[in-house]
Amino acid sequence: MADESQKWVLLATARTPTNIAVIKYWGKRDEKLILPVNDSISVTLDPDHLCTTTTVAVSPTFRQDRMWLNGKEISLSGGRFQSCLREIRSRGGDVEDKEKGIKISKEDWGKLHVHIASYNNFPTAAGLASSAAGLACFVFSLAKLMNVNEDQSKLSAIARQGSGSACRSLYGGFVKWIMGKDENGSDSVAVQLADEKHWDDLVIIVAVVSSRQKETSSTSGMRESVETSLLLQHRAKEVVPKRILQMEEAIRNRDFGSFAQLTCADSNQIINLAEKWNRAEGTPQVAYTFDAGPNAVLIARNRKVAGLLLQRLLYYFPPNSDADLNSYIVGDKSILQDAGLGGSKDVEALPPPPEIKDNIPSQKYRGDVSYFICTRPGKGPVYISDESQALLNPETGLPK
Ligand SMILES: Nc1ncnc2c1ncn2[C@@H]1O[C@H](COP(=O)(O)OP(=O)(O)OP(=O)(O)O)[C@@H](O)[C@H]1O
Ligand SMILES: C[C@@](O)(CCOP(=O)(O)OP(=O)(O)O)CC(=O)O
Repeated sequence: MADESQKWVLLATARTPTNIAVIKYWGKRDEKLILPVNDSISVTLDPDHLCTTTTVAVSPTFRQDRMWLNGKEISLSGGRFQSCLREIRSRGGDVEDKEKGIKISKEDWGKLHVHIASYNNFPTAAGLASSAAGLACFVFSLAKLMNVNEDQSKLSAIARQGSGSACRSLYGGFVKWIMGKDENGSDSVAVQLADEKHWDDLVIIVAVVSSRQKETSSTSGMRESVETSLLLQHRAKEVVPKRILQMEEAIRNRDFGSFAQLTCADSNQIINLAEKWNRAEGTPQVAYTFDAGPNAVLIARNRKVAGLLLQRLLYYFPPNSDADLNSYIVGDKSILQDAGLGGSKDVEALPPPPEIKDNIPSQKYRGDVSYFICTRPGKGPVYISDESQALLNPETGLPK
């Protein structure tokens, strides 16, 4: 192995998407290995709008494993980070770069320390699946650095031990996490059902109600449900297996009616806006779903419907008068233009949606939504070879 007098730093950078479950993972049968009580299905969101970027580095000069999340140093001592590090290290391969004088053999990975810098381009721990993108990127970038020669599904089983939903962020498009049967978790992996191009007219709008950290984490929320809820056992055994099959068929056939009905049925809240509109139209136009936080995720069948949806959302949830539309709608802003909404004046002039009965005055919820993110199904993780985009300095291995 390279001795400590050597000064080289080897880097790898990757970008990984978040995902939103349409058939939810809720409940574990094994807390340590993170094995779920049911299969789940998700849509990967376009990393251009929501993603994690992580740079990992190794050098003989590093004294300990260290990590910075969004610019602040955090501890890596938690069991989940440690499980992922251990699993990846044990699968590391030989690395040689003659030009830089780097020679690492696979036995060295256990002794070399790593530095990790990660950045989420969206609020962390606010119910926007930061642990999914974050832990998937952690595993994916370390696997590249350590020359791990495993297929994506093996990597998904490692990411799963960091955070359950992270295993689904190893793929783009439509992804299923198979719960598996083995006690050691080797068959609890993610598989891609279809890539993002298979059904690319879907538009996803996330209503960010609060970007503050949630009070109850998914981990403790689901632990409580497993301990106390008979309903959850019924859900896992009787309800979800049927829904998974129906959802797979709906995705295969791009059948939005069934997709919307199943997505909404699997979520734990209702929203009047979507229910009223879908009822008035006779066929579903939009699906909604919630994770553990208050943020709503709406899925429109195509761009035209997304424009109509945005008109309704802005009618009911107008921005505060001082807010600018440009920062109220982020991500794919072109849908605003499609919807004929050039500025705040157009929002103020929006008529009530036709499905509201004339005699019922409609209530507006100004300021209740912080902002909306417009996005679409997106691709899976990618490596970024351009060193100028690395989050760690290639000379010192410290955050830039
Ligand atoms: N980029 C990242 N790299 C590594 N770990 C991360 C990253 N982002 C988030 N995490 C980890 O995930 C934790 C947040 O997970 P948590 O499940 O509480 O919230 P969330 O994933 O944003 O919400 P939800 O799971 O309900 O959608 C953070 O405290 C941190 O440990
Ligand atoms: C409601 C969910 O988003 C729950 C996600 O839970 P996490 O994957 O964050 O939980 P841990 O495995 O304990 O880290 C539903 C889902 O994504 O399927």
